Amino acid sequence: MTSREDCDRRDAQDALAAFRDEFVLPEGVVYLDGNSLGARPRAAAARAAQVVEEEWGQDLIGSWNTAGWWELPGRLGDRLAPLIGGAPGTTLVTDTTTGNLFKALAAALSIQAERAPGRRVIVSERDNFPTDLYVAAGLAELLGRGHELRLLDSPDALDAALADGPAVVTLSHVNYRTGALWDLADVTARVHAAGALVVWDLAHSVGALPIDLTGADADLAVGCTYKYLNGGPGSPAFLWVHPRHAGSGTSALPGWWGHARPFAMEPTFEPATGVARFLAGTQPVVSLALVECGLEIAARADLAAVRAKSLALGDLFLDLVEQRCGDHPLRLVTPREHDRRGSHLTLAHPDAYAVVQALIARGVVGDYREPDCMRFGLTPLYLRFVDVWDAVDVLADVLDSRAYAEPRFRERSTVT
Ligand SMILES: Cc1ncc(COP(=O)(O)O)c(C=O)c1O
Ligand SMILES: Nc1ccccc1C(=O)C[C@H](N)C(=O)O
Repeated sequence: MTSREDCDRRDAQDALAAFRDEFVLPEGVVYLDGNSLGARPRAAAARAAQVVEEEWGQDLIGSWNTAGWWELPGRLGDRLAPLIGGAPGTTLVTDTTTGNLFKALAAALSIQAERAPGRRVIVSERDNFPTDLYVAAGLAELLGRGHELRLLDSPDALDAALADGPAVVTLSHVNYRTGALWDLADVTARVHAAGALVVWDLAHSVGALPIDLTGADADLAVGCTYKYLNGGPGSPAFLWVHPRHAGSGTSALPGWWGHARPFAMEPTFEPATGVARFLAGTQPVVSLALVECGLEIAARADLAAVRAKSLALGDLFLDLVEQRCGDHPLRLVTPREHDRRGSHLTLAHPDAYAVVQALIARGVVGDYREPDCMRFGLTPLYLRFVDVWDAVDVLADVLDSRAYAEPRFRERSTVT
């Protein structure tokens, strides 16, 4: 059986170990929820003070020009682009994932309306993150042209859906609940062979594993910066468009920031060239500025090493759970194969919610997702092998002692 000392030794040899110091982590906490809200980069506090006290406080309106506020979405987009295999000028950091998905899907449908007007089906997965499904269904209704959403009940159903000639396929690269990973290049090629376009949601994969949207020849993508990119709570999301679509695809939310000449203040919308057309309105500058702190760290981390460590942490977690919690009714929801899982692991348990609360009370922070899922996020930049050992140690004790049976652990909070 793996000992805590074995884990200490692995940490001592870990090439990514030094990154942990760049984050603020509370004493006595094993944080396994960086797949929902990433930890705070140390540099973020000074950056926030600079934006609030100097740029806003002293330079006021002048900062739109002098502090580069206006250009932030594109400049940060260019910093993020290497993490997703995007070329310069193809990516914006702006708005929410939900809003960007709306714009991306609408653009993909507008491209298809010209190329293949008979195609009216949007394909997604029933188990996709709810916002993705609401956006797709809402857009289909809003367009009023007979679009419909078709949901896959398993990955095997994709080929049959493609055979029916859909307009657009939209999937999450890594599933928020199960942690299952789609093969982005393979699916993109299959979607294209079927004459459809693909819009990827990279919320649970960006920063956690290497992604090559250009190499895969994908069409559009969105994702968030507050998970593995450590941008802060509610930090703006991103939107990527393949250069071949740079001059096509209308924004469903044409705002003045996306105009070719915003300060000409013209009465009619003329889109800016490229991805900039997908800017809508004024951005949350304070929050946006902090995204740079996480991106600056990510730029120095080798994503192949991040992925290798994530898989190693995951294997350790699963081996220890098997060894130490084998007598309990736990079921691994995440595929165990490396090429089929992202960077979080999901275990089902009949009392999952209460077990998660009991773990949090002992300093092991994961989260709960309906109907019976405990999620444990693995963030290689600030998680150590000993942290995984300690987390499973506490999990085994919480299960063995039935500590989770205390009534207080059944009280539901708004955020689970
Ligand atoms: C796959 C996926 N898409 C979208 C979102 C959220 O979108 P938003 O940032 O708009 O809340 C999440 C998580 O919050 C997610 O996991
Ligand atoms: N944005 C949030 C705000 C509050 C609480 C959770 C979230 C999440 O990000 C949830 C996450 N996307 C998930 O995979 O469940």
